[in-house]
Amino acid sequence: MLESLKEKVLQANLALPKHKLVTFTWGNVSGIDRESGLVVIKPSGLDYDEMTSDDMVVVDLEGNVVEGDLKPSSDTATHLILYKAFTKIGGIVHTHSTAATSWAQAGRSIPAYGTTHADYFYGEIPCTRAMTREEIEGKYELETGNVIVECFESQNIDPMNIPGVLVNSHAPFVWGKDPNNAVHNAVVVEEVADMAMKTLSINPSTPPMDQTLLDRHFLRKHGANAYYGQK
Ligand SMILES: O=C(CO)[C@@H](O)[C@H](O)COP(=O)(O)O
Repeated sequence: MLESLKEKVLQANLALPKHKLVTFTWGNVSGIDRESGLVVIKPSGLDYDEMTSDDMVVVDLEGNVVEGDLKPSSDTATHLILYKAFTKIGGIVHTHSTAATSWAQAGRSIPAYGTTHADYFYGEIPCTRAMTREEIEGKYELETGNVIVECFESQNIDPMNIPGVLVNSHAPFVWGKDPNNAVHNAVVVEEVADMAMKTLSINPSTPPMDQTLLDRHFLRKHGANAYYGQK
């Protein structure tokens, strides 16, 4: 089932090491078929070099495995919470890419310092709050998704205008209209995270970019009510 989506999710997963966003088996990519409500996700712990579309795992939005012999990614619960909360996204990427993960470990959101950032993110890339001990000792993967949704809902952030987040003390989760678009955005997150670090090392007092310039770049590329692929 969902053979076409499995191939798209496979190719998106294989793009992670190609873009140097992951080491070893870290990270994962999923995609959703909104018609059936089924999600295709990378199997847990499988080497990217060995991965085939037949290895992809199909789960429903409650996390039940519908098809697949391998265990779904350990981050599956987080992906599912995001698909349920952000109803226009079609693909999700999780990586431990170095620069973005450094911002997440520092508990800092990535400000928009320039037009590279503004072309993809309509403002800062937020970092979630730290999870409580109860959340960590509880259903950790579920709570990871919950703190992401809480971060966006509490700040009234449109996930289609800011297609990514830094999970405090963990790493980025990034999304898009489909798995390939999510990988593209994940590469951008890592690029702008690295640029921001270097910007601050040159001038620690660098202010966020001018709002008018941010508006011009983001809205010119995405339109006033940004939905990927739609105007
Ligand atoms: O965030 C983590 C571990 O902290 C995971 O993303 C692993 O990096 C990959 O796990 P699987 O998808 O292979 O289960």
